Amino acid sequence: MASVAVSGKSSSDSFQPFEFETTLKVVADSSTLKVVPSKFNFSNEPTAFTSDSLPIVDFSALIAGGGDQRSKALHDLAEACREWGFFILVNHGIPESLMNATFTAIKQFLSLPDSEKKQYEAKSASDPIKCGNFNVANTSNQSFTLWRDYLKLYVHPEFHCPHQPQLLREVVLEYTERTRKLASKLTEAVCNALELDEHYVDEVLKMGSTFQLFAANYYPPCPQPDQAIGIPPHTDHGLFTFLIHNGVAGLQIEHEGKWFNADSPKNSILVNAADQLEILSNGRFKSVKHRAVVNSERERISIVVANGPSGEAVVGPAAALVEKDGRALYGSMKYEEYIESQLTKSRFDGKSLLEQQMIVPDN
Ligand SMILES: O=C(O)CCC(=O)C(=O)O
Ligand SMILES: [Fe+2]
Repeated sequence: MASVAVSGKSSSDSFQPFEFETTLKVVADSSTLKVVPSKFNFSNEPTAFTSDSLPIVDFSALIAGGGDQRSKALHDLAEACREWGFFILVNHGIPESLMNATFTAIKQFLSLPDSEKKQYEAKSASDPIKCGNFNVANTSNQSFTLWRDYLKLYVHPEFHCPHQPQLLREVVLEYTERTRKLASKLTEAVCNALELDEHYVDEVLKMGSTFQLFAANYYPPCPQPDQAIGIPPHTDHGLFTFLIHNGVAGLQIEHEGKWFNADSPKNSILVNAADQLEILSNGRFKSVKHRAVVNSERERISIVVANGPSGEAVVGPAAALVEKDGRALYGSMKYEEYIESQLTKSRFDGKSLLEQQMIVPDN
């Protein structure tokens, strides 16, 4: 069990174990499938706008650049977190070969026989290794299944990963170690941009024992992309989420009330400012809603690393910002409790956990 103490209590609200007899891969591999089976039904409009102004942040300039170069990168980072809540990270130093090997390893895992994967069948939302798919409630409170299979691993502060395939363990270990360093540098940089005390990152967020989750999402081609969804609109819970994909589009982000395709160039990492960042910045940075839509042509794989503070960290708006703003716009919560609430209550229905954290002033 990872040291994030999401308790083993049963999460009856929304979490339902995966049924291996109806694995999505098997369903979708059926060449005769012309309509989406009813259990997946979720009507949606998968088209979105395309923007060529998704912000780009140069990681090498952020950490090694000289004065002006670094200030520009820092400005770009803060602006991206304020305006879009998403940005494309380039010059991040993660080798292309490692990213490719991670996709290879995930494909190997997905191709294992169900009998092998069944040992990782999710029994509780807090299992440190789990695969399958979720049933979630939609806005009208109907239950439907996502058009997605997944593998989720808690990788830090304790490392959990299936032992087979062999390659998976090696690449997940290396990829998550490297992304952890990137996330930590980005967190330092945003705290710097917010002019927070230099001890904030270590003492409040306790980044030495950062909670990190690795997830692979597999979306098979879908005969009716407007009748099913990969992941419905949601926000992520940590500080920064990193996403890479197999070159097939599908991620969309909400910006100024509209949906935009969030395509990212090969070898870049798409970074999402998540809930804890919005909270600690007292609303300056945005954890924006995003969703994964499906398509009828090609299978899509995304690899996601969610980087949080320590599970022990109590995150609320930074004191210096509350002082500046005159009031806290969000409540404080221990991060492991935040994760547990999000895992065990439907995050796609009604008010999100982030919205519940917002403090509405008395008039
Ligand atoms: O696969 C994607 O593009 C989105 C994944 C995502 O939002 C998530 O895993 O939280
Ligand atoms: Fe997400």
